[in-house]
Amino acid sequence: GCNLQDNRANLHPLWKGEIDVPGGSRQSPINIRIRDSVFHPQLAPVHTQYDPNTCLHIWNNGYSFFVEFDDSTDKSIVSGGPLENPFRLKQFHFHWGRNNDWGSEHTVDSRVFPAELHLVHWNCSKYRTFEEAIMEPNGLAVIGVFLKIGKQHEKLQKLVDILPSVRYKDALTEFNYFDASCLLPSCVDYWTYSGSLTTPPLTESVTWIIMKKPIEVDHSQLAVFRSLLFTAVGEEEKYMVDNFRPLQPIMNRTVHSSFE
Ligand SMILES: NS(=O)(=O)c1cc(F)cc(F)c1
Ligand SMILES: [Zn+2]
Repeated sequence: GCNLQDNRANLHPLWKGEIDVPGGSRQSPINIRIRDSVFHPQLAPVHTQYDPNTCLHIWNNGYSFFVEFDDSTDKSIVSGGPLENPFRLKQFHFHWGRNNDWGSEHTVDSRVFPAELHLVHWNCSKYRTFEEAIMEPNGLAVIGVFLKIGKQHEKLQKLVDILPSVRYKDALTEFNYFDASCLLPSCVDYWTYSGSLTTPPLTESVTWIIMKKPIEVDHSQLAVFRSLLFTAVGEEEKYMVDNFRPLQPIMNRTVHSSFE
């Protein structure tokens, strides 16, 4: 929100601290206004090459669940689109609501989706580790995919079935052989803009690539997401829902589109 806003309003129920980074000029998420986006004919399709054998495990980090990949080689990478070189897949995770009326982080012409997938990659040509890359201006590339309620997503079901094993914060379970490209929509069209992580440390290190078309999941699949807990074993149980950051000001940014 704007700086004049009472800073109590910026305290997010989930986080103790401020959520508007003072002085942040490229924070995420944002509302994508289709009319204001600029078509860039040179923006090629984004190309993912994911090796299903690089999938390692799933863990509940107390804010979302992360499916993590072995990023010690270039076996799972994204390239093309707005990216000058390949980026390595580190993890993917989701954000969702307590019901199907909201849950996504980005919005399109103020339309909210029930959930949003983030495939997180880091710039292995310029940095040595993910942890280093998240602190750098062009360290990360995150592909965002909206989820809408429709038919069951058959490939996602393998992941949904194992979620009860990571119900509690800090739980981790082995998960291998998963092809993350099955979570991408068939349509290659996307928007891209310069932004930030949407969770602490909120660093302004992300080239966002937001796919225009959502993927479909059925309501029972999302219901399993909502059965996860923010809380650890022994703590008073709090359902993991509404784990999205509020919209941030666009400031002096242009969203580019790969399509007319
Ligand atoms: N939500 S996000 O994609 O900006 C993100 C990226 C990341 F590398 C770690 C996180 F915890 C969250
Ligand atoms: Zn995210």
